[in-house]
Amino acid sequence: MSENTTTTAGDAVPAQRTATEPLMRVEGVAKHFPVKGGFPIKRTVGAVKAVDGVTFDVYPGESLGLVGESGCGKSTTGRLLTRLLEPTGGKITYRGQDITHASRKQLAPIRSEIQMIFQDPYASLNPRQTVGTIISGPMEINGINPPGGREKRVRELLEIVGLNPEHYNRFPHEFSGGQRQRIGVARALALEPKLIIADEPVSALDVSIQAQVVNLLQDLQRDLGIAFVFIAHDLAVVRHFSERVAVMYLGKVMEIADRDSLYKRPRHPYTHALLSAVPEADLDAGQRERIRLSGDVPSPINPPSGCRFRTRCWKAQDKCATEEPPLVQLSGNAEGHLTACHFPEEPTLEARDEDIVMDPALAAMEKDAH
Ligand SMILES: Nc1ncnc2c1ncn2[C@@H]1O[C@H](COP(=O)(O)OP(=O)(O)OP(=O)(O)O)[C@@H](O)[C@H]1O
Repeated sequence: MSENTTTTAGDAVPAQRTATEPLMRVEGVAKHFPVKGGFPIKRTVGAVKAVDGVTFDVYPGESLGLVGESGCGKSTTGRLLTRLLEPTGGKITYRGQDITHASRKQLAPIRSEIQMIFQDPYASLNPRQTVGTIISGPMEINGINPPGGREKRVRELLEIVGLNPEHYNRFPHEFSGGQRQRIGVARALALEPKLIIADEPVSALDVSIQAQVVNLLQDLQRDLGIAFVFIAHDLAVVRHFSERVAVMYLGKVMEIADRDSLYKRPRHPYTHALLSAVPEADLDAGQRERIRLSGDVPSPINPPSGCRFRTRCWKAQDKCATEEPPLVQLSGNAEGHLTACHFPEEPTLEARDEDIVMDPALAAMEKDAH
């Protein structure tokens, strides 16, 4: 039962966005890390296919969530978008400019526009520098002198991220984890970016603090019109923050859709499984059966043929081993809702909210927002 398809990944555009040019286009992008072996002379004996042909667009001011289990290539994708890594295949275009293999010099003018926020706020802040020096660093490197001076701007930025401007001269260790992540956010904002890649920005923080930092990022995205690519393994956090969500598995995008379509009418079995993933303790008798993903993600050095998810998929058939399913719009799906599956789940019209186990702090925050 293969479905009719109407659209391909290159057209991954929800209806309301068709008039807008993407800020960034990611087309078939790959990153293969060489694996060295042999003695005494080390040779390349294989490759870790960390990212293996991903395609999506990022629109100005939007928030796109990138989710998937550990090791599926989310961080590598983030580093490719910021060009901290150079792709081994595909094409990345930023505001119409091909930056796939751009040199440092060619990247210089756009470096300031694409910033990254990292998971571990402590590791990414120099412990010997004051907060003032850390946040003004990017301005100094880029020779930017804001009106009123850099110190004034740093104090403004501290205020924007909810920190006391008087703490300009303090050191990172004097702040809590959540405050340190706010310092990282202020540093990312220093150059007035158009795109921020946030790589698991809250997963190292206490649950109660996570909600506050997610809230801050959401305010920034709305108020400053910054586009966000929010990387997380937690679908609950992404649901709160992202207007569109891409689900990755073993270096590929399995499904991408606007938030409502993805959470309420997921078509890819893997998306279903992620939505059903709940802690064992919550599985009461009488609750409807939840999908349990068994086994580990296979090695990206030697991914399964055909569909990469097939070795863990309850719907897999022979075709799944021989033919890689393209990422396409299945009949019945909303525009921009693309799925890579030969035997997709039926679209369900039932709300699947019960599948999403939210942290109480996030759930309360969502309730307030509605
Ligand atoms: N520099 C590298 N050299 C070799 N392999 C790498 C390198 N960086 C990442 N990998 C491998 O690529 C795969 C994808 O890693 P990546 O960190 O992008 O995944 P992820 O989805 O972000 O996982 P996590 O949530 O654990 O960070 C993993 O198997 C990882 O071991």
